Amino acid sequence: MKFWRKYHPDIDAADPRFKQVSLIYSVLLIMTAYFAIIGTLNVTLFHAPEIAFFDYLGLILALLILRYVSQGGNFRIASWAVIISIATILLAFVHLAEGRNYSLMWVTILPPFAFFLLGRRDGSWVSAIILGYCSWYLYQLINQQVTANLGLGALFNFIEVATAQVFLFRFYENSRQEAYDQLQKTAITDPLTKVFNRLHLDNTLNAVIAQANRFNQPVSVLLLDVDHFKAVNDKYGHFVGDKVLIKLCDVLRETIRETDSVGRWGGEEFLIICPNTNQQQAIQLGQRIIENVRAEAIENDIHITVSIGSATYMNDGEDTIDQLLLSADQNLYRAKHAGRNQVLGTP
Ligand SMILES: Nc1nc2c(ncn2[C@@H]2O[C@H](COP(=O)(O)OP(=O)(O)OP(=O)(O)O)[C@@H](O)[C@H]2O)c(=O)[nH]1
Repeated sequence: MKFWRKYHPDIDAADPRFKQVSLIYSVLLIMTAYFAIIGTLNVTLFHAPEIAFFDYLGLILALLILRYVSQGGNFRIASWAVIISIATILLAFVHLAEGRNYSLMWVTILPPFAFFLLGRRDGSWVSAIILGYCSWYLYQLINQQVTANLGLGALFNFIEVATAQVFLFRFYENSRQEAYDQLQKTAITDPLTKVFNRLHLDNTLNAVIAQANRFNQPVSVLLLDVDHFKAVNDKYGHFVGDKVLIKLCDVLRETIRETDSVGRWGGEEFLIICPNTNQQQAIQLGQRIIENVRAEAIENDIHITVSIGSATYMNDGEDTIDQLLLSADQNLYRAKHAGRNQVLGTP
């Protein structure tokens, strides 16, 4: 149980913001503990009150941002506030120490925070600006000969480490993002046909109906079933049957609009969700699908036909999603019994 969840009960583990929020709170807690401890050590043990001043400044900033997010503040603003606070404190430290006491090494902790909290694009340019500025500042210090240790060697090493950091974190963030996108795609895709799976169809239908209620628009669904598919399997084998389903989905994807969604409802049944589409338009789409499927030699001269049941949600206060799907199923049943290879809507 994460302690912050009591401030954000609406964000559960399935929410895409979950990790980011978790990270913001972790960073803020680490900042709070770190600045409190180091500030106290700087006052008591190291007798460096001028550096302790910045530690306590960091502590106050961390507590203020914590208060802001826990009271429902915007997470993107909070992320930026964390990065700006860390960058300001680091730069103040580097200036105060005039590049001495390994202060420049501390600047290299900025890129991981910037990439994790701001993402690949903003993380890249924020890191590049701060590290670029520090390289320029280090060059000034060398010119002023502040200490004998700060020579061109130090400058080149700093630039090399800074550049490697930005590139490595960018690379890491790219691969992480790609893996995440891939995972997201797999979670909503039917592995055989690559159209949406049933889980995603359920979510899409809920979202489309919510939108339709808001804008008072109709929504149509088409439930499609391959005719005599068992015979295809029996005659050509299951492997060819699979290929037929894959090719059928290509035809469906090419036939529907970009705003429509097609997914596998189960076995050889597919559901097409058409936002802002009335019954007449849905029947027209069904007829177009039937034509295109019939015209296409699906696999090695195998031709198939499909039957379709269509139903339309009208937002008249009586329909529910379950009733919509039930009507589509009943109309599909009627289409099968009326001789297959046709689309039927609610009479
Ligand atoms: N190859 C293959 N076959 C599948 C898949 N999913 C379901 N099937 C087959 O689809 C067939 C469906 O058969 P039935 O429900 O009897 O329907 P049908 O033969 O299409 O007849 P009608 O629907 O009445 O026109 C069964 O043989 C299932 O094994 C799949 O992923 N791949």
